[in-house]
Amino acid sequence: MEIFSIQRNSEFGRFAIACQDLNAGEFLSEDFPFVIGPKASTTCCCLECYCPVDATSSGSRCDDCSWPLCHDCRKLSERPSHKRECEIFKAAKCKFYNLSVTNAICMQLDCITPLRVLLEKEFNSMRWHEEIEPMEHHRNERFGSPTWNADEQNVVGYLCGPCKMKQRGIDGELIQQVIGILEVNTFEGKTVKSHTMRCLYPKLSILSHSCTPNTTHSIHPSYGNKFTLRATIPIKQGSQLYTTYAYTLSGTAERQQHLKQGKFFQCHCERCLDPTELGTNFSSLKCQKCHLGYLLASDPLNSETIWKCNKCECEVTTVNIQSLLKTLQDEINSTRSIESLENLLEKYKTILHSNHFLMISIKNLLIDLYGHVRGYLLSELPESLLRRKIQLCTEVLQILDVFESGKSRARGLMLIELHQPITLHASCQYKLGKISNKEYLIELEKSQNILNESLEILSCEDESICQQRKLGKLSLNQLEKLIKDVKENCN
Ligand SMILES: C[S@@+](CC[C@H](N)C(=O)[O-])C[C@H]1O[C@@H](n2cnc3c(N)ncnc32)[C@H](O)[C@@H]1O
Repeated sequence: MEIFSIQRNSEFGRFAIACQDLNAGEFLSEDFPFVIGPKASTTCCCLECYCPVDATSSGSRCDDCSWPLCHDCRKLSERPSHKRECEIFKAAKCKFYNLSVTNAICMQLDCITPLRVLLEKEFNSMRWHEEIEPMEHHRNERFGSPTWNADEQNVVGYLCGPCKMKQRGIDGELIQQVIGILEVNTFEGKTVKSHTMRCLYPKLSILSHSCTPNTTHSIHPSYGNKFTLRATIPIKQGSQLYTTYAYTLSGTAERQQHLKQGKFFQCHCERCLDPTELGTNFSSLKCQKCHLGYLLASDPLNSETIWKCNKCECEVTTVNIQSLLKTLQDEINSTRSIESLENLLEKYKTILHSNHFLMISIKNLLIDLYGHVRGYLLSELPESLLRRKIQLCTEVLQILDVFESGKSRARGLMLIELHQPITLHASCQYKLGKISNKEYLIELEKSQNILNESLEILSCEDESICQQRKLGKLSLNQLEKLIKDVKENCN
């Protein structure tokens, strides 16, 4: 029996519906990509492994066609990704034009992924007709836009002209359709060496977007870039399956802008419609007039909405709110040290809700620093800073529990971060005689449960790109040994 069926309506186009009740963590689907390729507007990269390659004449190139290939991939006898376009470029004598700067955006590479789709279409026409051709590409919304016009010159003109694709029956309309399909449907993946690329998965891209998704997917570079899709929370039969196309830890205005610009629709999910973002106050600012209430967007879907205080009559325009947030964001971007980030958190308390997305972004930055940088390695942290890390992880987890609840990767990664300071804090307290053997054991078992939950969530991740999974397994061995020793001491 199928786990989900595909339906269609005027709001979503095609979408996926659960055919049965699903449990959190349940496997839903897997498949290999139709193509993988460089992202649009990328800097110069190897056309086989996507590592950065110098765009100037000093850069490494394919000996056959002159397009970018790194030193290692040049030596390979098989280049499965680059092979077909290499033959096209070689036959048509289409050379890569070196740039004058090493890492500028390399527009020439914008034709590569569309060309790969067009060549795979010739090779695998059945899959093209059944799975790729029906994909949403928003022709009407894209037609005549600056991006459409740039692609018309840069990609359509190049493939139909110098690359002689017209002779293979490929016209501008088809190329624009492919560009649109890629823009609307690709997912970002990482190679085993963590280089970024885009992947086209017809089955995965049927899922609609929600800002509180109920599924999560993993891409496995060690297994031919296969994706696997799982439920993160229990899903009732007949409910829609959702992934997310936006960063869930961004505010409504930013998510809406991203979805409008990149995917050509307005999201009407419960979170977007609610000015408090499901009670989290993720976009709320402190009212500077009454200092008691919070400013909330009166119409979150309107980019020019008025922000109103929920306690007094104060009103602020979106322009003013955005300008303030930009100043704060710039300040955060230029702040690196733990001390300065902690100072920003303190300073912004009077301006933003403690759950505001900028506050959460600072907390996330601090979580990445405490325990991971010199002078603040976990073994060096005093009790107070171990407690601080526990507090930061707990606060971010409370937000993730609303936006990405259940067995989501984001929760899995945060749980890994949380278990370590809990273990070390308990050890510190035990060594100082502040807690008994029994209390120590309770804390260690709490940490073990957190780690087990995290490892269960991350068990679906490819270990080659999920370092945390590897480290978590090591940590579990140590923790189990410690628990055994403490239990023996208790007896
Ligand atoms: C990756 S495709 C999803 C599959 C698509 N519905 C189809 O028929 O091929 C993304 C497109 O689906 C539609 N879509 C996805 N989620 C949506 C949502 N929450 N609200 C409205 N439209 C949505 C939009 O047209 C969007 O550009």
